[in-house]
Amino acid sequence: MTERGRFITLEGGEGVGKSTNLALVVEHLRGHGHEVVATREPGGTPRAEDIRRLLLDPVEEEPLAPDAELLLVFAARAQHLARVVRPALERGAWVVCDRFTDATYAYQGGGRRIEASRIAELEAFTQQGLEPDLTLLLDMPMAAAQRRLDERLHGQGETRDRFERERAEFFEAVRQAYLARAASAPDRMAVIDASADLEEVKAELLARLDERMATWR
Ligand SMILES: Nc1ncnc2c1ncn2[C@@H]1O[C@H](COP(=O)(O)OP(=O)(O)OP(=O)(O)O)[C@@H](O)[C@H]1O
Ligand SMILES: Cc1cn([C@H]2C[C@H](O)[C@@H](COP(=O)(O)O)O2)c(=O)[nH]c1=O
Repeated sequence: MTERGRFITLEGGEGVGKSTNLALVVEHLRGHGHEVVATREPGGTPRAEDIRRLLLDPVEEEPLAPDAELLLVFAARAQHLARVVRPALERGAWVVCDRFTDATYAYQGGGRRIEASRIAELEAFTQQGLEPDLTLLLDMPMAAAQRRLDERLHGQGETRDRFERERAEFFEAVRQAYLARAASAPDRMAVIDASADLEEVKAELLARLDERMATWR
């Protein structure tokens, strides 16, 4: 019987370096000979990417209600799990995902103040016990991450999406909710100082990854 693949997630606030470092994790795992599926949430399938567009579009005439936002996040997740994540894990591939349910606890829980128990109900219904084997949480003060994000958006001529337009207090609440999650799940989540130089962040990230992989052998 094929051994189930591993499920690794990258988390953190806006502009902390998730996409940059996801590429590194993927390359590292491929170097170890694993089939790796790199994906993201919300999104990761054409339908789930449609939902992502709804979530990120800053339509000012009709603000999205927090409960609608939460349900859309889980609708996208259900589709992504059914079409991409579960099939990959079952055939033995490793899945590396840019954000997952810790983001829901951070953004919808911390940022929008939805009760964690309500998020947990949807999590149980949607995931049926599936959770990441390892979560790498990139953490840094939000003001510095915002500067990085601004530089990237400016460089690429992009505008801010619906979440990126939030206030500083929202991002601080998101950060604190992430750190609280990490403190409550130290066996699964590793906190990485993302404010360091990229080379240092990469070294720390790979050290944590290798440390955890050694326990899976
Ligand atoms: N350690 C670092 N030091 C300096 N700049 C960095 C570092 N890590 C990433 N960057 C730069 O910061 C910007 C944001 O990084 P990136 O897009 O990877 O963040 P992200 O967390 O994926 O953002 P988003 O929240 O939009 O998904 C990019 O321009 C990237 O090159
Ligand atoms: C999975 C997930 C994501 N979000 C938010 C967080 C981000 O602002 C966007 C995704 O864009 P990015 O390119 O990854 O920064 O979606 C959320 O609010 N809840 C979630 O569960």
